[in-house]
Amino acid sequence: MAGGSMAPTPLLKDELDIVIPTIRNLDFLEMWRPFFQPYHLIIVQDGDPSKIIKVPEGFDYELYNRNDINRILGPKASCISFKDSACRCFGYMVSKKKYIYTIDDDCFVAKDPSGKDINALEQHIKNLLCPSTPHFFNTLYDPYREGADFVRGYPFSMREGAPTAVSHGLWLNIPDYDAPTQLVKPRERNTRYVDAVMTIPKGTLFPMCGMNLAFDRELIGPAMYFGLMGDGQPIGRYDDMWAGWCTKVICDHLGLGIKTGLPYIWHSKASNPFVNLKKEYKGIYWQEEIIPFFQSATLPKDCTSVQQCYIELSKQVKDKLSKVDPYFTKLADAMVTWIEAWDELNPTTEGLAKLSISNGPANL
Ligand SMILES: O=c1ccn([C@@H]2O[C@H](COP(=O)(O)OP(=O)(O)O[C@H]3O[C@@H](CO)[C@H](O)[C@H]3O)[C@@H](O)[C@H]2O)c(=O)[nH]1
Ligand SMILES: [Mn+2]
Repeated sequence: MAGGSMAPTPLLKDELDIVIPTIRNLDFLEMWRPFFQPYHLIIVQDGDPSKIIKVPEGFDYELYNRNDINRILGPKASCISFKDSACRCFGYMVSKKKYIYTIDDDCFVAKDPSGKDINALEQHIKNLLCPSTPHFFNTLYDPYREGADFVRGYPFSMREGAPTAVSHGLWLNIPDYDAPTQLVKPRERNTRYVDAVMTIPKGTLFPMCGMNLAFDRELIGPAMYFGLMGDGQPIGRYDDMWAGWCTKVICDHLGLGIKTGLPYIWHSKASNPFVNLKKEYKGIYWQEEIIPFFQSATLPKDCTSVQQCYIELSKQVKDKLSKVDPYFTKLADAMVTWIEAWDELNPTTEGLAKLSISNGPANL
């Protein structure tokens, strides 16, 4: 081709969906257009389904509102939250791709210290495509990054690392603070750009934020249930946290890794701390019991699939957390409904094989 240079095909262009929960118009996509336009979007419209959500021209997307969720899942739609960003997990369920990136609609392109626009999606893909080190901490952080490596004393037998299931990005400007912190520090902004990606060690929990998050849907998708939040529920803004605690316990059990750090996005909107306090307050004291539960949770060796692990975890939630509040009985049941809905929309290969055998081989 004379002189012209073919633009490289974006990484995982046909293997990744971008899931966006929204109650607003999606003008924020204009800023992300250079990075997001090649990818398919799954928009989960929360709130009033009769409201028209405007999507900028030129994006390839599918949009689901509450009527769609109810139509597709029937009674199982009860496990998908309403009037809370937790609804985004419906997008994970309907996707057919190997990878998911989810971002909030008040998150914009941040700049790195050199002033260059950060392609958050590209960094998440790099994080997911290279191994994690959950079993032995590398003091030079991510050893697979350009300009880094394993340090002296790192066992060579462990340098292959573990498959990466989750890439947890961070935020400049408005930090993801809980309501009490936001109330006492209303003007605090995160201006610190820390140039690091690190694996969260096995056996350690972390507060997963759904604002700037990517994961391998085939490795860990069924664990990414964002719980029962919002309308009709006693708690909100613990959707991503709950998914993160379940996911980390299951990743530890299955030998998968979770990374946190780069990439940064620019979080532009501070939600109302008083409204947030009302949503969070039960969670603030419940989590003093929830965290020890997850810290001590163990899964049997015969739980070898994410679904099996998740169902086992739901049983333990029902047995051990219902004494904290009856809500956890409801949540444990919703966890089972989630897996049933997931498997209905995503029949596994062995499941399909069973199906074809039971229906008799068509071409004989
Ligand atoms: O009822 C709702 C409210 C919001 N959304 C969409 O969800 C995301 C996040 O909304 P917003 O940016 O307004 O709220 P934050 O407090 O900044 O969100 C953080 O809190 C976490 C707990 O939910 C959340 O994951 C964090 O990102 C936007 O895209 C809204 O449009 C919604 O769908 N339904
Ligand atoms: Mn926000």
